[in-house]
Amino acid sequence: MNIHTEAPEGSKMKDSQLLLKLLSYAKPYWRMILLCISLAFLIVVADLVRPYILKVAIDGHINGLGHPMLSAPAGQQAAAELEKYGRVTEWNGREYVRLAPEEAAADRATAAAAGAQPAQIVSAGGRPWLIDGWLPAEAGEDEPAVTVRGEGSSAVLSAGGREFPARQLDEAAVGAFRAQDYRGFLELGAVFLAAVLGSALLGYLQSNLLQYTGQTIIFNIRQQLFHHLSRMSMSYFDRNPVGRLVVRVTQDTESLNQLYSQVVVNLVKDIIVLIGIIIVMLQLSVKLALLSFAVLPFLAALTFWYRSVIRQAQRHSRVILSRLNSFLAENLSGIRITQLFIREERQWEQFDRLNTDYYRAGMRGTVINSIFQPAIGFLGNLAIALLLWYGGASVIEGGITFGIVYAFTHYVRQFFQPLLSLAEKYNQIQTAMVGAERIFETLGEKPAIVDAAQPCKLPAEIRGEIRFENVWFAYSGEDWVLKDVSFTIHPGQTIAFVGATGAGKSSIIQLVGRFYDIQKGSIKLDGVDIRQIPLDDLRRYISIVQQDVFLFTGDIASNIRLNNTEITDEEIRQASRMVHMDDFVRSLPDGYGTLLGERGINLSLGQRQLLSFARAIAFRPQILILDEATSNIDTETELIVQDALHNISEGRTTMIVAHRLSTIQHADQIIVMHKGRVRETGNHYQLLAQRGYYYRLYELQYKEQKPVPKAR
Ligand SMILES: Nc1ncnc2c1ncn2[C@@H]1O[C@H](COP(=O)(O)OP(=O)(O)OP(=O)(O)O)[C@@H](O)[C@H]1O
Repeated sequence: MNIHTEAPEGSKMKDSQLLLKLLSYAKPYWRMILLCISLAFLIVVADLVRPYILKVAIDGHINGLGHPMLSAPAGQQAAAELEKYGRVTEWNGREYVRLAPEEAAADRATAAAAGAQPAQIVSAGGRPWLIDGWLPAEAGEDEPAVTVRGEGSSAVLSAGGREFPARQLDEAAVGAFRAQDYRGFLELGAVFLAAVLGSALLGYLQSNLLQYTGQTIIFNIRQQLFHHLSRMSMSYFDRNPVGRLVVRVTQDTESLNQLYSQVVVNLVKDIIVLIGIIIVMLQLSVKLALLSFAVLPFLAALTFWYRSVIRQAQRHSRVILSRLNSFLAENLSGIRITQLFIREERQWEQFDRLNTDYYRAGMRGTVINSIFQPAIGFLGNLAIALLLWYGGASVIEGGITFGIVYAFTHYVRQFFQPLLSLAEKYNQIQTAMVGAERIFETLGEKPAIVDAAQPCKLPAEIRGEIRFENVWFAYSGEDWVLKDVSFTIHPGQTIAFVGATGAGKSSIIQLVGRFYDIQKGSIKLDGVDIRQIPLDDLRRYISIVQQDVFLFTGDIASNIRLNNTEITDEEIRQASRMVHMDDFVRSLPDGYGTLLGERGINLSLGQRQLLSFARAIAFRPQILILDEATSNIDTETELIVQDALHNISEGRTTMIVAHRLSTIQHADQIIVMHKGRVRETGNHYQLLAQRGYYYRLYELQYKEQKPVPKAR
């Protein structure tokens, strides 16, 4: 038993080609996707603003008391001028405005020009002092560098070689200067909360929109896929096991959904995050930014390594999964045979082997991921360590504020966050790409049998003449199954085919319905090559009853009607009466509404064949084909069915394949096939008279059935 039905191993389509195709499916929804990307952009802004808020809280407020200030007597022009800098603190008849560190230098000159005076709160000797002037930058706020002489409001503070008049501030005064910080904390807290809420709300909107878009795209692809598969020719299904196709329509499309709804937009979001963080970092401090980026080359190398190994591992794992799926599909549907031949142990061993292979393949991926993820985490923390080392020192030396270093640690963490989930995303992309490749391959496969460019329409009522002219046919290559076969079935005739197993009888029947196309010669219906007749029309003229009857899940009536709403309940009953199935169906608890279990296990083989007869009759075909159709019916029922057949084949061209010669004795013409060629032709008596192959067959069967004298 061939259980290995492998997925294509190598990538046939380039990733860029695949992406283009994938995008073409997303094209009708570009507005949605654009909206999602815009939402992603807003979410990123909301995410990136948070560390910045913390930085402002630390630098502007927690450490804000000592910032340089400008001061002017209250009520004067200069004081009004000051208000443009922001919050004003009134104390002791003067107005004070705090300058942000980056504003201080530029404003030293303008301040003096505007008539405002510099002022600053400095801590010395464990107490706060207000000085008239700004401490030189190099003095920092390092207490030992600052000394105070004198007490109260007439003290002098010296720092960095300069002296400043100083006044000691009491608790109430410090409270007045601090008031704006408390207000600031409240405001920043509110903004922080708004950013968090906004990000959550937008995230919710975005994820719903994405799911909706992804699901809709996949819905379309699934529909297209099923539609496409249902038009494929039999040769396609000969090559592709059902298990594989089921996986294609369900699993592979689901992995594409992941791609659309999770990966694409999130990837865009991650890229915006990375670019945003780089810009914010460079804005805050070029030195610290470059330091944080020092780990990037290692990161690139690591990602490159990961990409190459995981791709291989995943492909391998998919191939094995595909085998496992096919094995399961095949073995579960064939479980009866397995149990009958007590092959459970053997099948179990095979399953165990595949299962073990799949487990190993899965573990390989897990091991690679378990190296990659912590390694990325390590690089992220290495960047933070570098920040601590350099940033910490710079804060002490006064080059960088503590708020910036603090914000950087957040940004570095945020920078590595998308990279951490890169493994997962890469996995999803790979899975989706493999899925996409298979889906597009399937969709790209043209049905081998299609309508002619300019089909020739036959009238609704045909005569039913079938003519094979020097037909050569092979399922593949040059393994000729039919060799130069010619015969004519006149309208309304019943023609039978006999011959040894493998002689090509069923193949002839498949060819009439154009389930396969012939390689040489022609098959004509009413004088028109069947390749010129629209496929749907051709098959509408024909009903085939086969030995192996497939029942769909549903009730008996729907199994006869097969979704053809033109067939009325009465016609169904009529058809059943003709094959003597009506009584049996009526005796069932729900009559024609009786549900058939999956594959109709609650009907016997004979009953199934009767049902398939009723199906064929209800469709009122003009050509009826029976392929070993009565092999499962008992002799008594067969006689009744023969009788029914006699009635329904009246005026219809009928083709019968049968091993039991008794079934076909009354045929107008019998064609004896041998190794793909027509060996003998004639009616029962003519063929017996020829004393050829048919005669021998007849003799054999005759002896078996009735051990009495010779044939006529
Ligand atoms: N789907 C298929 N793909 C490839 N080869 C096939 C296919 N179906 C049948 N064959 C081959 O074609 C040959 C003729 O098969 P066919 O079923 O027409 O014989 P048959 O005369 O109907 O036999 P039987 O009496 O056993 O039904 C066989 O050698 C078989 O192996």
